[in-house]
Amino acid sequence: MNYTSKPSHSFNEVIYPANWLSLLEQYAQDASYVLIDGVIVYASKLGIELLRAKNLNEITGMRWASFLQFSHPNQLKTHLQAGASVLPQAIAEFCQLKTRDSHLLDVEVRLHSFPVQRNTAYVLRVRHLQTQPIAKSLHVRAPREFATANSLSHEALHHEKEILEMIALDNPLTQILQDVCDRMERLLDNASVCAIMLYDDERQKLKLAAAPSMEAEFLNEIDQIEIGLNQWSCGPAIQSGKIKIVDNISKSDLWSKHKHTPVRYGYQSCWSVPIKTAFNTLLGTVDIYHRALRVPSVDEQTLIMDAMHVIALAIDKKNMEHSLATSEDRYRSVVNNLTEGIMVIAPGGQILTCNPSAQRILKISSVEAAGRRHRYFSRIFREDGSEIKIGDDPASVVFRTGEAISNLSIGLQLHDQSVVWLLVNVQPIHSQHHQNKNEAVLISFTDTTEIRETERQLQYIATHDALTGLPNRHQLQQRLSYALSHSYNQKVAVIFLDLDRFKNVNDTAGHAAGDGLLCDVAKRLSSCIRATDMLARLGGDEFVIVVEEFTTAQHLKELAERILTKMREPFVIDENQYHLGTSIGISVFPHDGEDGPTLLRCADSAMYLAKELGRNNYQFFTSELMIRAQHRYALERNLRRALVEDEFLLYYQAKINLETQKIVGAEALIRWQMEDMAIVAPNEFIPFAEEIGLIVPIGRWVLAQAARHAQQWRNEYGFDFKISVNISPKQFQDPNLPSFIKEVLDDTGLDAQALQLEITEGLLMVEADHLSSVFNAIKDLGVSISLDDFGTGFSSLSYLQRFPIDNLKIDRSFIREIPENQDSVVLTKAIIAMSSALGMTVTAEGVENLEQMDFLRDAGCQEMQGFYFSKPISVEAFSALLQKNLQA
Ligand SMILES: Nc1nc2c(ncn2[C@@H]2O[C@H](COP(=O)(O)O[C@H]3[C@@H](O)[C@H](n4cnc5c(=O)[nH]c(N)nc54)O[C@@H]3COP(=O)(O)O)[C@@H](O)[C@H]2O)c(=O)[nH]1
Repeated sequence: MNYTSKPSHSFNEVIYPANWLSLLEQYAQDASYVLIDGVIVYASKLGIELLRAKNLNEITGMRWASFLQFSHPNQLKTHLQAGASVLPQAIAEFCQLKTRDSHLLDVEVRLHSFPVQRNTAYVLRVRHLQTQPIAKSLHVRAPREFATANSLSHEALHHEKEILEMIALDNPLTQILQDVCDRMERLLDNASVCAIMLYDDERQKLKLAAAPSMEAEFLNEIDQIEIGLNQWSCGPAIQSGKIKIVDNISKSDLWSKHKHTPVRYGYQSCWSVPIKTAFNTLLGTVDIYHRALRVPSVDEQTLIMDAMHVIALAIDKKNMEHSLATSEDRYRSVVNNLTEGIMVIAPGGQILTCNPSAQRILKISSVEAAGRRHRYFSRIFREDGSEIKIGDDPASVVFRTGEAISNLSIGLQLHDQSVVWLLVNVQPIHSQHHQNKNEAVLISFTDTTEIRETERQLQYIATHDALTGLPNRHQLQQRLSYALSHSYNQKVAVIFLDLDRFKNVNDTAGHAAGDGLLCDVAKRLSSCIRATDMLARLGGDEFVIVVEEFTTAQHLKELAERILTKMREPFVIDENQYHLGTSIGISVFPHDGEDGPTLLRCADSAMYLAKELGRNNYQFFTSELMIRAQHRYALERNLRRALVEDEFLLYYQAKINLETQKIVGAEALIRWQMEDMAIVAPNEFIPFAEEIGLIVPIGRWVLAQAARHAQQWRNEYGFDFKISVNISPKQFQDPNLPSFIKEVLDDTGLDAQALQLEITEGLLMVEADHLSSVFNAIKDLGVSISLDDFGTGFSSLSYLQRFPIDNLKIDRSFIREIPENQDSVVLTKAIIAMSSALGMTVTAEGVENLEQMDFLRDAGCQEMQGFYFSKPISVEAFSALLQKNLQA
């Protein structure tokens, strides 16, 4: 019979004795094959499956050896290759099986031979090692073919039991591993030494864990072994995850690098078994170094595999314990490092546990110190400050209801009486056995005290005046609207106060003095009011008092009198005395208005009336003031429209050289003409335009128009005609004034020397630093400056020295009384002499008759302006006047 090629006979052709079946029966846990002359003639169901064949026919007739992979020479190979007849004894080997679909499986093969019809038949029992469960390997032993094997098996079982006990008793791993090594060495033939190497995942190395019988020097050699080929037997074993049996170290390729070391210590062979968990995680290797050239017997292999499983169990358990401890440590460190406080409270109220942040926030030194029943605080408050009774506190509520509480803001008064504000979450912890029963509650909380304090400060800043600490406009409006909506037919009064002459103090003594004074004013006013009244500072020198709970106007009059008296006393700042007055306006709800803004406006109007009536008095809002207020409102609306609709026009009043009687220039004077209405004089709208800030755009319009007309006349008549334009103090506060003037000069082509700006003394009394820069910028352009209405204001000589004034205009009140009034005569002569001494020119205004003109010429005045020569007239009329004057 030839079995070398595909079978010429089928399974049915083979005559087999009845005991084959009983043999197969016996090894039924393993895959079984029957070979004749090395060729498969029969395979059990498991055998077909193991080779991944579809059926028996697919593998019958094939050489069994063609499925085997041998890493080293062994008996099985020798026998199968030689086709030896009856084997001297049963053979068992570890090797790899290559399946039909080319998978490599680690298997343990046991070979039995017996003669059949002149041939040698073999029964092969093959156990797939990877799929063998640990428990099975410990308890289900293959039947021992030999008496020695039976006793070895029995003893091994006993050892396993003891080691499992050590594992269960939580003995140290090193001790367990040492013990396993000891026992294995005793169970093996006493010519071997056992070492257990553990896989260091981090360093990617095998580290010696136990080798109790190993020579000390040898221990040093195997302390750390690299993973990979040529790294002893254990290196490739852990790399491949497969058993490595080296029966002759000196001749093995795996040992080519290190063979001298074991040989030096008398070790000839080495069997390395990877230690794997049930989930195939590689943990290390069990290495048996043997003093003889040999491979392990079946029972030795079983013993090593069983030991490997026990070791895996012990290491796995320790690893699990370690990772559990690590994760517990990690969890504890997270909880301990949370800035959030965490505590667990028992139903009785005692703190079961809490983290350091909870101790810090609640100022408790330890859980024990905190004691029972929330003793770490004395009182508990709601967000609005009302107290919560113990029993209604969040923890008690959660115990009672079983419902979690989230983001609750509460305040706790601690033992040192300080109050901490917390944002709290309370979670019930249910009993493991009774889901409906709360075993404890978990409270987590954030300390919001600082946030609340910051919020409180921001709220304070938003509602208070930074200088005086009084409520500001915003708070005043809120209080007023609250008072009005809760007045229940009661009166509410608004008292508007404006300091008289405060501006002088600020301008002359500086801002620091001004600030000090305002603080003193705030104190004095506060001392005049009741706790139910509110004093607020609106800004600058304006204060408002809201008065509630009064019945008659008498109450308000007395309050106003009290304030006036108090404010009349001199203020002392930096050892200087200041006398201020106060103008007070009063409006009353509901008579004067039904909302806050209206009442404030009414009180403001009344305050203006008080100022007009000589300051330092109080005025109630009246129906006349109401009409006036309505008028002002209408005027503002009309003025704004006038700018847009081009309703303004310029009149010009000639300026005459007193010597030559020729026109040398003109003053531009604004007029307002609404459609079908009479022309409105500037006195009726300029002061109001200044008050509401409209003077800036109006003034710009005047400047541009006047420059345009002046340039026309200069072009037309070819002489040094000079135009004067009135500039109000508000215009001077516009930092863009110099650049605007330059723009106008550039646009119109007017020579800067042909433009003169008329300013009033009032302007010179405001802060000097700012003024100087505007003056300088204007002077740099080449524009001249005239001081209007000279003699009526403070007329301080220091102004004339400090500011670059080119011309003085003697006020018409002096000229009017010339020559009758001697004082006016003397003063006029003095102004003319002084201006000449200071290098300024002089213009007399309001000249109405010949005597005045003659006097002025004789007194040395260069220029005059007045009705005597010409009233202010329209552009056309002035053009005609100019032509006539020049021709004369
Ligand atoms: N900021 C601005 N102020 C302006 C502007 N236009 C005018 N004004 C100021 O309005 C005030 C009144 O001006 P007006 O009604 O035009 O009166 C001027 C003359 O008509 C009047 N005047 C001139 N000569 C005489 C006279 O002989 N007798 C007499 N009774 N009145 C006379 O004087 C006013 C000019 O005064 P002044 O400016 O001081 O030279 C007035 O203060 C204007 O300044 C403007 O565009 N911007």
